[in-house]
Amino acid sequence: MSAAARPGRLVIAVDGPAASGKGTLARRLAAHYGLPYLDTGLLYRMVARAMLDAGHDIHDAVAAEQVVNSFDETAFPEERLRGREIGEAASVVAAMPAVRAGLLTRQRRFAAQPGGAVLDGRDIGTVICPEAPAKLFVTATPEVRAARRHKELIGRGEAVTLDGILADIRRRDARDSGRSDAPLKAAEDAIVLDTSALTVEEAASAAIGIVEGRRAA
Ligand SMILES: Nc1ncnc2c1ncn2[C@@H]1O[C@H](COP(=O)(O)OP(=O)(O)OP(=O)(O)O)[C@@H](O)[C@H]1O
Ligand SMILES: Nc1ccn([C@@H]2O[C@H](COP(=O)(O)O)[C@@H](O)[C@H]2O)c(=O)n1
Repeated sequence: MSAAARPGRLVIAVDGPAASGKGTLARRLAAHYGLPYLDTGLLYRMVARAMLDAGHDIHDAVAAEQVVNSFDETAFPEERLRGREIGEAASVVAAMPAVRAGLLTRQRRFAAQPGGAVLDGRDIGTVICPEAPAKLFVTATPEVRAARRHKELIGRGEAVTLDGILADIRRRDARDSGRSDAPLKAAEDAIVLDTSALTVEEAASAAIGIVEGRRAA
């Protein structure tokens, strides 16, 4: 029996496209159930940050393979990972099979903690924790996601336009969904939660309801 399916444990897989609100919901779920939480997008962002800091071309797959097997997870304050440029660069390295392979074990190890865990990303329900009992696929329209991300980045002091963010989101969606290795998609047994018209509170309560439904099943 896999660690994700072991009785008494709860592994919650939260996937979805950029700025859909999956991180917000994953953190709420982790707090609600008292579980540790991993934002797996940060791992891809760290690889991208380390590539750029070392002066590598972000498309250099040979350099990316070296970086993913040697980078120091503690070396990057979160504010150096959250910018617009790093989100874009992360989705480039995330399409490289060697990068995905290099990050697989630490994600599975995190999910294998005794009481379980909440992980969010693009392939948690399909590849990292396919046997997780509770899987959510969080979506929102590109326009709503762009508006949310625009507000967030403006709040961080970045000089961005709504049109520019919408174009980024569409490009990232296409790259993340179109790659051959672990593309962004809902697992067959995931429940889709469209947050376009929901407040954070409404979405969090719907997410908890979904998990409760799965636990009772
Ligand atoms: N239901 C909601 N209503 C309004 N704003 C929301 C909602 N959910 C999330 N947000 C806001 O939208 C922004 C993006 O949310 P969040 O970071 O959770 O998305 P994400 O899917 O984890 O993004 P990424 O993939 O880029 O990490 C944040 O500023 C968050 O506060
Ligand atoms: N499980 C994952 C998580 C992330 N990615 C890639 O990283 C990019 C940045 O992720 P955010 O969640 O921080 O936006 C994202 O666009 C994906 O390309 C991934 O492939 N798998």
